Amino acid sequence: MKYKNPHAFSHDQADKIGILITNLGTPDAPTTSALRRYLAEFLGDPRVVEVPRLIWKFALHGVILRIRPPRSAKAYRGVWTEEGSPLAVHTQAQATKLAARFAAKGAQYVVAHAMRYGNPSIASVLDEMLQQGVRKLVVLPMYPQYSGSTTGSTFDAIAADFCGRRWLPELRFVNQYCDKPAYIKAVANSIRDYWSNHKRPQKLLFSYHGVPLKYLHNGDPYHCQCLKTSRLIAEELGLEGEQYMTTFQSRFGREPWLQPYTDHTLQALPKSGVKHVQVVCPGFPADCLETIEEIGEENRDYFLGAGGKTFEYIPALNSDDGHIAALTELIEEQLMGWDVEDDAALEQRSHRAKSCPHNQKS
Ligand SMILES: C=CC1=C(C)c2cc3[nH]c(cc4nc(cc5[nH]c(cc1n2)c(C)c5CCC(=O)O)C(CCC(=O)O)=C4C)c(C)c3C=C
Ligand SMILES: [Fe+2]
Ligand SMILES: [Fe+2]
Repeated sequence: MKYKNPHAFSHDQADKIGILITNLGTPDAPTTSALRRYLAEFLGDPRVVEVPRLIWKFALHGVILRIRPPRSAKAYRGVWTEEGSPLAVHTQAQATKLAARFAAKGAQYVVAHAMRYGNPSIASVLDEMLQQGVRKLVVLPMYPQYSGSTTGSTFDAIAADFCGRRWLPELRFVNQYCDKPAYIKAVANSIRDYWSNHKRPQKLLFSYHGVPLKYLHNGDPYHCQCLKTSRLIAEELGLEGEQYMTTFQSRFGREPWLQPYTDHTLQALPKSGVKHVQVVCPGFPADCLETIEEIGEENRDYFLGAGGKTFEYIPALNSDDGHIAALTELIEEQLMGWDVEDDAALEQRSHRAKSCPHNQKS
């Protein structure tokens, strides 16, 4: 059969509203073979690495996937928990808490989470949601700032799945939420909470995952959206320009990426008299390898090694209630105008359809 879900439609199944949160994805285990599988899918995505395909195929499979997986597996082993990879654990917890919020509003909501790379895959989760009767779908990629390499790629995966389906649901796709007041306030509140137990730093660093500089020059709005998020959080906190800074982390490969680089900045700050920094990562709604290990360990060592005295990482929002409330607000905005059938309307629909050949066939 060319198109999936041949039995998706039934006259007596209520239309449901699906809420799908997605994140990047993470390996299934902190092992070389799991890392090889994960990195092959991730780095094989043309949205992520924009290098001519044939050249990249040789570099990826001939060199990178031989060298990187054991090194990355070691880094993942350092952050792995009893429940699994932090990114998977936090994303699952976010979905569970969101599901509880929407369950309180009515039985018509189906909340799920999926990963762009690895498991649970977007295709498998969409399959389950549509089988459960989801006819209206909100997709919230958990990237506050839009980049083609992340949000754009998530859209590709949804679209690729839809290409194989006969009956598509209505779709609303969150493009970005870099300046949404609920999100800005949630991050600012988490920083204020941190300050209620810790001294304020000399400098607050907003560190975002980088992308190659050429993506910015080719039209990707990510850089500007990161700067906007930092400015709005700083305004919310009443910070002056010299009290905070925006930097970019997690370089991959040799070409220039967005600057200033987080690691270079942290190595330089002590020499300019800044001995106490706090780092917050507003582009990561969930703690993961890149925040726990790269910021919390590697960059801490750079700063302290260069003469810094106090380095503190302010955790991601994860599944804190303030974050879940902000996400709920974002999703509710998307749901506007989407009414759901009550039991009486469903009964009528089912009754009217008695003579439908579709019913007589089944
Ligand atoms: C805003 C989020 C992210 C952007 C933008 C992004 C771009 C990007 N990433 C790579 C390469 C790697 N990233 C890796 C890990 C990783 N990246 C993000 C988010 C963004 N990436 C997250 C949340 C994570 C952590 C996942 C986890 O399991 O915890 C890795 C894997 C780690 C490793 O092997 O070192 C790579 C590789 C590129 C090339 C890119 C933009 C083009
Ligand atoms: Fe990344
Ligand atoms: Fe910019």
